[in-house]
Amino acid sequence: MSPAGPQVLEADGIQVAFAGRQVLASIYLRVQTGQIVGLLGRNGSGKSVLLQTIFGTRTVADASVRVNGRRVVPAFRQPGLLNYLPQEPLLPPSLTLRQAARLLGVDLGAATARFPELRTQFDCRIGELSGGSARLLQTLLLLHADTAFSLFDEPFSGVMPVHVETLADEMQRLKQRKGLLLTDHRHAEVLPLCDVVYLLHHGRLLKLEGNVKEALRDYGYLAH
Ligand SMILES: Nc1ncnc2c1ncn2[C@@H]1O[C@H](COP(=O)(O)OP(=O)(O)OP(=O)(O)O)[C@@H](O)[C@H]1O
Repeated sequence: MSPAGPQVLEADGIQVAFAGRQVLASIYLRVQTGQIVGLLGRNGSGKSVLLQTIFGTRTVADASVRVNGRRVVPAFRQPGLLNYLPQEPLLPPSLTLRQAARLLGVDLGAATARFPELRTQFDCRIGELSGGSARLLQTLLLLHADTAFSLFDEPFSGVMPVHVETLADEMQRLKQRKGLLLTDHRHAEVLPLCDVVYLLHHGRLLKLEGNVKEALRDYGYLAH
């Protein structure tokens, strides 16, 4: 984290409609370095659209994305500000892990220190990895890259439970250095990780406080 104090990433005024259907209508989201912020919502509620808009790859008129009050649109152009794992694979399948790590300026040994069995795969091409291993490794590379924020769209998807637990520990450890915004339907793992939980519901972004699980049941995200 910067010696000048935490950095604050804010997004608001984001409105998105497709064919007249409002997907995002009233959004205010805040994440600061040192925090893990969870973004939950039913399928199709607009979580991916919101992450793309914050990152800046989706252009939305009047969207305000700010860091410490300064407008940063598109945010991905600001050096060292943030990186983003989309729902689909991020890195070219022909790159080896070593090449991908070098491109991102990440020490691959340090990034995988808690996952010793991944060491045998450093010279594999990303396209040769299993789906779960590729997801895990891409998440680890972005997590360890030197940015103030990381946005993760379903980082746990396809990752086996024993690695999900270790990855969650790694996120907890690395939030000392950066702010994380993540969306994933694995609520049992996500909820204990998060300092703040938002729910996207009918285009509105609700910050959940108090009994988060009960609120998630009331809004129809959790069954029990
Ligand atoms: N380019 C597009 N054109 C039309 N509709 C779109 C487009 N992109 C997204 N949508 C619609 O916007 C809505 C929100 O999609 P989004 O992918 O953000 O949902 P999500 O909350 O991430 O869902 P999931 O949990 O299933 O991943 C969906 O109804 C989707 O069909």
